[in-house]
Amino acid sequence: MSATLPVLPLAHPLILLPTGRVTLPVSRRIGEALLHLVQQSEDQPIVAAVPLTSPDSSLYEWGTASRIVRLIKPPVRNPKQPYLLSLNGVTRVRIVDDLSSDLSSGIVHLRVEYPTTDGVPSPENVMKFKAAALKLLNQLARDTSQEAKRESFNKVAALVEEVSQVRAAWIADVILSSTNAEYQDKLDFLSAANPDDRLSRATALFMKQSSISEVSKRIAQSVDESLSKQQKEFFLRQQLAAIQRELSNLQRSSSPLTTGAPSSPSEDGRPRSASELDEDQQTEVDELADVKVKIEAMAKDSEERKMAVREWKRLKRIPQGSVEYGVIRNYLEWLVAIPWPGSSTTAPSTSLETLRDRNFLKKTRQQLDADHYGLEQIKKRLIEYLAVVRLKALQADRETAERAVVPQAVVPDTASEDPAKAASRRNTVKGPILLFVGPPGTGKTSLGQSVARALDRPFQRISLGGVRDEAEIRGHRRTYVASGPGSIVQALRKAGRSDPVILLDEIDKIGQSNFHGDPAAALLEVLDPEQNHTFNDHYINVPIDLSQVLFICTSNTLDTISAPLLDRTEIVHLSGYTYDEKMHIARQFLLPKQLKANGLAPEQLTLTDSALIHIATHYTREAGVRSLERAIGGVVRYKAVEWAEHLDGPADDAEKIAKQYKDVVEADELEAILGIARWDAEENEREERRGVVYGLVVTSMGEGGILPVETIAVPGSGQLKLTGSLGDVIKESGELALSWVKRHAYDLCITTSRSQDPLKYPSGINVHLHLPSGAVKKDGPSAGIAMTCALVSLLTGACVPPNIAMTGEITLRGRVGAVGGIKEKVLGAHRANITKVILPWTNRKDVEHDVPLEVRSAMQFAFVRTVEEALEAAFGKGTLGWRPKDVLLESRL
Ligand SMILES: Nc1ncnc2c1ncn2[C@@H]1O[C@H](COP(=O)(O)OP(=O)(O)OP(=O)(O)O)[C@@H](O)[C@H]1O
Repeated sequence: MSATLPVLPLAHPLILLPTGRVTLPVSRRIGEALLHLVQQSEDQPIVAAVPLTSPDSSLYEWGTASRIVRLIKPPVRNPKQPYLLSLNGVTRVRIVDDLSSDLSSGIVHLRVEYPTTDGVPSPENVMKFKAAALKLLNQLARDTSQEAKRESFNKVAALVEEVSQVRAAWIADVILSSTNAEYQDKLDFLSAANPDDRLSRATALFMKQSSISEVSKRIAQSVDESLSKQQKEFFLRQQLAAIQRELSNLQRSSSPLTTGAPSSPSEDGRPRSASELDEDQQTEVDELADVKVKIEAMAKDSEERKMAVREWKRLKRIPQGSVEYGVIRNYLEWLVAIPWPGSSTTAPSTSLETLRDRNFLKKTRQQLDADHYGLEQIKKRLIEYLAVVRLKALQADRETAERAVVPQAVVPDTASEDPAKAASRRNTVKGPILLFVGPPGTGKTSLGQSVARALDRPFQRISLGGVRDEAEIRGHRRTYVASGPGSIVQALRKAGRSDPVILLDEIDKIGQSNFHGDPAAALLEVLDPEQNHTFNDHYINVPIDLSQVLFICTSNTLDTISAPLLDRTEIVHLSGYTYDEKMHIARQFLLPKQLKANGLAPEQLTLTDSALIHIATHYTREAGVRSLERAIGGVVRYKAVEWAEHLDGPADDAEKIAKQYKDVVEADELEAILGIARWDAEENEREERRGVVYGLVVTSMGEGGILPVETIAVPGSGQLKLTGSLGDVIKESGELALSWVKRHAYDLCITTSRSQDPLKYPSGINVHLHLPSGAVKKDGPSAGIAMTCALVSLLTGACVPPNIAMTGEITLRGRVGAVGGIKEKVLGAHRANITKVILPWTNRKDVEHDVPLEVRSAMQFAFVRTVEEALEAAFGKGTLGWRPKDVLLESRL
C-alpha cells in the first residue's frame, strides 16, 4: 500500500520509532505549513517523520508515519521563537520517491509505501526476545535508584511476560523507543519491517545493552573497592600505631640490659619514640586516645555524648590527611574539653562544700575586706547576695537528697518532668545577676575575683568592649573556614568546671544589632535564667547548660545598656573614692602590690602621707585608683633603679656614702621622679570670667567632674548658637535658659522695659554658647542652671567665682528640678578643688546618703528650688541688681 505524505525531516541524531513520542521545535516556515495542514484536516493529520542520517545528508529510506498530536504557536510578543510540535509514531513507512528532494523550501510531499508489518513471528524468536528483554528490564530495575523508574521497568517486564506471540514485535517497538540504544542500531531497527526480523534485532540489541550495563556496574564496583582499600589502609595504620605504642611500653618496662634497647622515658614519663620523626604520630595517637577517654566519660544518653560518638565514627571513616579530618578532630577536641555537668572527667565542684560551711558568710566578709578597702555598702550588698546564693544552693541540695530518699515508684520521672518546673528548680541555685556600674579603676573586676574566691570557684573574664559580631559570643557555624566556638565556651573550657564565676566586662560597650547579628541579644540569652540552661553555641551545636555559672557584669555607664539586659541584672553602683579612701587603698594595697611587683621589700621604701596625697591630687584626677597605682608604680620603679645602683655601686666607702640610698620619698621629690604635675596647670587656668560658669558632669566613663559653660556675645540679630557636640536635650536646655533670661531681663536690669529683647537692646548681638571638649558628645538636661548663670553673667557683667560649680535642670517657669549622678558629680567637684556646689533642693537626700562625710565637711552646698535662688547662690547675695517686684504684673500673670 502506498500514499503521498508530507515529510518532516528529523535533524540528526533524532529518531522516532513507531509507538514512540517526541516533542521538537520546528522552524517558523515548517510550523506554518503544519498549521495549515492541521487546519485543513478534520482528524489529527499524519506526517512521515524521517531521520536525516547525518546533519547535512539526505533523507533516510525509512521513516515513521506519525500523528501530529500537538502544535504550539510561538507567543505573539516573541514571534521569533520556534513552533513546538508533538508527534506520536504509528507505523513504519519506506520512501519510494526521490530521497534527495530539496528540503529547504519547507514541507515536501513524497510517495511512501506501508510495508506489511503484521504476521506472526516464530515462537523461538519470541522466546529469545522475551528472555533478553526481561533480563535487561530486571537489570535496569535493579540498578536504578529512583522508585518511580523501577516501578515502570517492572510494569513493562510484566507486559513482556504476558504478551502474545502476535504482539511481541509491537512490544519490541515500545521498549526500543524508550531505551537509549545507539543511533545506528535504532536506524537498523527502523528499517526492520518484518516481525521476525524486528524481534531478532531487538534481541541482539537488548543483549548488547545488558552487557554494557553489567560492565559499567563492574567498573563502579571496582572503584568502590579501591576506595574502601584506602579506608582499610587507614584502619590498619591506626592499628599499627596502637601496636607500636604497646611495643614501646613493653620495651620501657623491661630492663635496657635484657632488651639492649637504648630507650629512656621522656620527662613527662611517656616512652620516647624510636625516632623523632615518629614523635608527631605518637602525640597524635595519644591525643586521640585522650579524646576517646573523654567521650566515654560523658553522661550516658546525653546529647553531647551522642554528638561526640557520631563525630568520632565519622572521623574514623575519613582519611587522615583530608581537610574534613582536621575539621572534625578540632570539633571533637572542643566538644570534649567543655566541662559537661554529667561527665566524670569534669572537675568536681567544691563550691557546695564551701557553701555548707557554717562560717561561710564570715569568711566571705574576711575575704572581701582582705581584697578591698572601704566599699561598705557594696560589700554589704555582696554579702546579702552570697547569702541568698548559699540558701538557694543548700535548699536545692536538700531537695535533691529528698528526691533520692523517696522510693523509686513515687519519684516523678525526670524525663517527663515539666520543663518549666525543671527550669525553676535549676534557677533556685542562682540569685539575680549582679551588675557593677562605675568609673574605671574602682575595683569592679577585682570585686568579681573576690566573689569567685569566696565561693571557691574558678574565675573567668570575658571582655565585651567592641564586640560587634554575634559570633564572638556564640561561635561560628562549623561550615565556616577556621570556625571556632564563642567566648562563653572558651571561658568554660578554661575554667574546667561547669560552675565558674564569669565576669562579663564592659557590657555597655557591646555592639548593637548589625549585619553580623545582634551580640546584645546573644548576651541576653546567656544571662536569662529561663533560657541559659540550653545555651546554643553555633560551633558546638549541642545545648550547653549555663545555669550553674555565676555571671557578674560590669559597665561604666547605664545609658548604653539595652532595657531588656538591664532588666535581668541587679545594679550595684561604685561611684569612686574620696582622697581619704584613696590614701588608705594606696597604703594598704597599691603600694605593697607595686613593691612586690618591682622587687623591693617594704622596709626599702616609704612614701610619706604628704607625698601620697600629692600624687593623688596633682598627678591623678580620677574616680578610681588605676592612675594612682600607675603613678605609685612609677615612683617604686624609680627607687628600684636607685636601689640597684646603690647595690652595684663602687666599693669605695666615700663614694658609697655620697650615693646613699634614701628609703623615704617626700612630696617635694615627686617632680623629679614623675615630672611636672598635670593638674597644676589646669587649676591655674581657672579664673573668674564674664560669661563663664562651671557645671558638673558625669562622663560616659561614669566619672564625675567639672565642665565650663562658656558664652560670648558677637554682633548679630538676637540668635543663639550652641556648639560642643550637644545632643537635642542639652540644646533645648540652652534655649530654655535663654528664654528665662529674656523673660527676666527687665527684672535683672539688663533692659529698661519689659518689651525689650536683651539680645537686641542696646545693640543687636548673637550669643554663642560653647561646652569645651568639642569632640566629646554631651547631652542631658542637668546643665540648665549652669547655662542660665552663664547667660546672666554675660548679659549683666557679673561673674561667678571659679570655685563654684553647679548642676540642675530648669523649667520654663524657673523651677529647678532634680538630676542624677550626684555622688559622682560631688566627688568630681571635690577632686577639682571646687569648694561650693549648687544643687537642686530635691537632691538634698542624695548628698546626705551618698556623699562621704569627709567630702561633705570639706565643701559648701547650696540647695536651690528656683533659678533666682541659684543665681543668688552663684553670684552671691546682692551682686545682681534685681528691680523691685512689679506686683501688678505678677498678679495679672
Ligand atoms: N577598694 C579597693 N581596695 C583595694 N584595691 C582596689 C580597690 N578598688 C580598686 N582597687 C584596685 O584598683 C585596680 C583597678 O581595679 P579594677 O581593675 O577592678 O577596676 P575596674 O573597676 O574593673 O576598671 P574597668 O572599668 O576599667 O575595668 C585593681 O588593682 C584593684 O585591686
